Amino acid sequence: MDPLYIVIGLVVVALAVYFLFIRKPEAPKKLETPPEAKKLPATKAPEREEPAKTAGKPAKEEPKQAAPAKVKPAEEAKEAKKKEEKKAAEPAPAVVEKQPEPAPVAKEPEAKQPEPAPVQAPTPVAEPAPKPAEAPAIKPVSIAARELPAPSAPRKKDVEGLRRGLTKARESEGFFGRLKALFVGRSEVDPGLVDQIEEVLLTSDVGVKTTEALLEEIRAGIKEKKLVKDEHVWDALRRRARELLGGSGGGIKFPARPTVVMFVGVNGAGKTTTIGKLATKLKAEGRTVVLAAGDTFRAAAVQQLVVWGKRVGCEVVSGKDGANPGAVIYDAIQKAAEIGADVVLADTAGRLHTKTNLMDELTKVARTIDKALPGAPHETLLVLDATNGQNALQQAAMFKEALPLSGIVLTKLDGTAKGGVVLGICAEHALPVRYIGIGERPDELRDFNADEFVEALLGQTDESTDAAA
Ligand SMILES: Nc1nc2c(ncn2[C@@H]2O[C@H](COP(=O)(O)OP(=O)(O)OP(=O)(O)O)[C@@H](O)[C@H]2O)c(=O)[nH]1
Repeated sequence: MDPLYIVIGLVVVALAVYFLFIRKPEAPKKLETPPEAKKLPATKAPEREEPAKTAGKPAKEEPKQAAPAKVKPAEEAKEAKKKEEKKAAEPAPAVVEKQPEPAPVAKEPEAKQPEPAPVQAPTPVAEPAPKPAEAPAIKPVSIAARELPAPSAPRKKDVEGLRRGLTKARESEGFFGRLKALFVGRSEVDPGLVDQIEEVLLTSDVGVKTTEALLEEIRAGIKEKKLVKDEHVWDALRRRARELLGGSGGGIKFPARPTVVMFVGVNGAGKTTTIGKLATKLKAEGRTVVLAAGDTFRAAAVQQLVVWGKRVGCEVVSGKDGANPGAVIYDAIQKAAEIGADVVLADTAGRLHTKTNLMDELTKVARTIDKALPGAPHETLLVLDATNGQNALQQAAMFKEALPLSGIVLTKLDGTAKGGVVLGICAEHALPVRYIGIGERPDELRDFNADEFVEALLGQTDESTDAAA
């Protein structure tokens, strides 16, 4: 064969092969690329779904990426190329977007971390809480001045009620009865009248000094013929008595809140009973009272106060037997400050005024009270048993040496025929009488009023009583 024919034949075969086999497969090759694109999003989809579930948005992105798959049927090379380019570009940002997406998931716990912080914050605040609890034990109670309750209405005079309490002193054998007897059946002043009055005063516990103070003016008046009638002498005696008692009068004042009142005195003088009666009275006036059972020596005294507290309806602060009385009263002041009480009535154990160590103890108690509330006690009242007579005058002298007394409570005036001790204490010790006890009942404690007292003790007739009232 001619070689030329062989070459031509090969060319034809080659062309035939090209058109039949090589050229046709090109199209399918171009169409096969989209499935690769399908595979890409398919593998990446799970990565999006995870954040999609957390973010809630990517669910819509899936169909968008699936859409290009539906465009494949176009089978045009150009479109396929464009899609390939787009898809080639798409995966890149998709990966970039996906990577930061998990980040917010990681950030969430970070955002939660600050939450426990405020929870931890209160704990350090709660820890130092015990400190303020300790502080009051060291620092004095600081109580801002607050509005005090309005003072109770002025008390009406009750000379008759008081006179009933002084019955013994007004009987024929009593102070008033014996004085009155000196004037019966006389109209002109007898020169021996003053000596007779003097005897009655001295034997009625008025005391030597006070008797002199009472009679000095009367003696001069009789001598100078200014007092010529018995009634003039009687009037002069009562007026002088009022003058000697003049500094006395009225119950306690309330300079602070709480006002702290400390009661001192010998055994059995009537401290606890007086506290109970006074609590009754103050409660009735609308004041809030706290009782401090500072008589830690006698267990029965604590019990006695607890009973009074229940009866009156007020707080009683007590300690164990033998507890430090100062500590008990300290606690009572704290309690009063806590509940906004108006007054603390503090009991103390009875003690012989001659026992120096016991008197020193009282001084310490008073110092502790001042630590609890600077300026307290606002009142230190000496409770005296009127039946103790002249001994009460000695007690007043000794207690006054140990403590800055602010007043007297004279108890059991109903139990004495003398009653003149009030005059003696006021004149000799310059101590005001705050209250007098004229019986054991809660209402038998009276604010002391000099005019009323003189009228009840030395008033001659019922007419004079009415006039005084
Ligand atoms: N008749 C009468 N008795 C009173 C009066 N005041 C108190 N008493 C009585 O006196 C007694 C002694 O009273 P207390 O209050 O226990 O005396 P205290 O000073 O607290 O006694 P100590 O705790 O031992 O220091 C009791 O029986 C009281 O009832 C009063 O004004 N008149």
